Amino acid sequence: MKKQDAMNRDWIATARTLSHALPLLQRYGGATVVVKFGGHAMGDDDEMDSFARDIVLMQQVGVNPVIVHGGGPMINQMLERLGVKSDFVDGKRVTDAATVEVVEMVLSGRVNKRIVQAINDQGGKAVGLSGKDAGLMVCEQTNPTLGFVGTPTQVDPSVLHTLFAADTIPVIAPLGAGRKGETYNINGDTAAGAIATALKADRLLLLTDVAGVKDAGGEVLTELTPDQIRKLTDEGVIAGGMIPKTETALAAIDGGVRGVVILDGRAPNACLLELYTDHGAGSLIRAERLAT
Ligand SMILES: Nc1ncnc2c1ncn2[C@@H]1O[C@H](COP(=O)(O)OP(=O)(O)O)[C@@H](O)[C@H]1O
Ligand SMILES: CC(=O)N[C@@H](CCC(=O)OP(=O)(O)O)C(=O)O
Repeated sequence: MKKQDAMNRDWIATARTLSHALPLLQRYGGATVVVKFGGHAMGDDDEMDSFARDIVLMQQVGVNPVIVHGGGPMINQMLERLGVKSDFVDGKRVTDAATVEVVEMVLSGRVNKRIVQAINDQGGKAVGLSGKDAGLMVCEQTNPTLGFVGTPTQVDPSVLHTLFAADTIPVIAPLGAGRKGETYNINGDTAAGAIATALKADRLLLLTDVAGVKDAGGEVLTELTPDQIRKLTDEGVIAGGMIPKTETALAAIDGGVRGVVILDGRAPNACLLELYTDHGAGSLIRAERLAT
């Protein structure tokens, strides 16, 4: 009898939690949220499942989630196995013809399909594609010294609207086509920013392996202005892989995205914590701040 009472109490508490969650869950109803899932943020299978569950939950409560993934560490592993050396300049991989083939194989193949499978396993409906599909991202060469690294110059998000209408979650590998049919390697953050801008997304979440943008003392800055970003970059405090993230955040805000958050994707339920609690997470860069 006592055991039954305890069980009933648990169920009542669960029902109360669900009921209290309603106004929070309605917060992003109808919103478009682009999530950049960086290679360093992807953990083991349990962490991947937890990420996928959050994404499916977001969709169940009326968000249109779009996943744009990275996979830098997985590309590094494969290049090492093949004995190909790889260099980075300001967080972007110098990409020759042989490297771009490996980049496409790893991103569109293993990494993309792992995320698609994880979402489908949680009861969602995900479709994997790259920026080369349906004219999603047409690129120009970023800088001749980087080789086949592309900057998206034309983004056509119509295929994403078709997928939203079919309750399908797009999972996008950061590759683009050039005007002559060549393949370009796009930094994952840059790709996510371009897609968020084309969709005029309500939120762009850049999931990485640090709690946010840190100052010279190593403290996470919970909110950042463009001036602060420029200063920290000039001082070398924002460096390496953080440069494309902050550059992306500024460009996205400028392009009409309402808010960008750089946060730790390995933290449990990172996306839910950011969107659905007042706790928030990571470093927020907002349009309102740009106006000042
Ligand atoms: N000011 C900074 N604050 C936080 N991280 C920084 C900063 N400057 C450089 N970084 C580095 O940027 C890394 C995140 O970029 P990156 O490794 O490319 O991540 P991802 O693979 O998730 O895209 C962090 O792990 C950190 O080492
Ligand atoms: C041009 C460029 O640097 N492209 C990246 C694409 C993958 C990526 O961005 O992965 P993360 O998000 O995990 O870093 C690369 O080749 O590593």
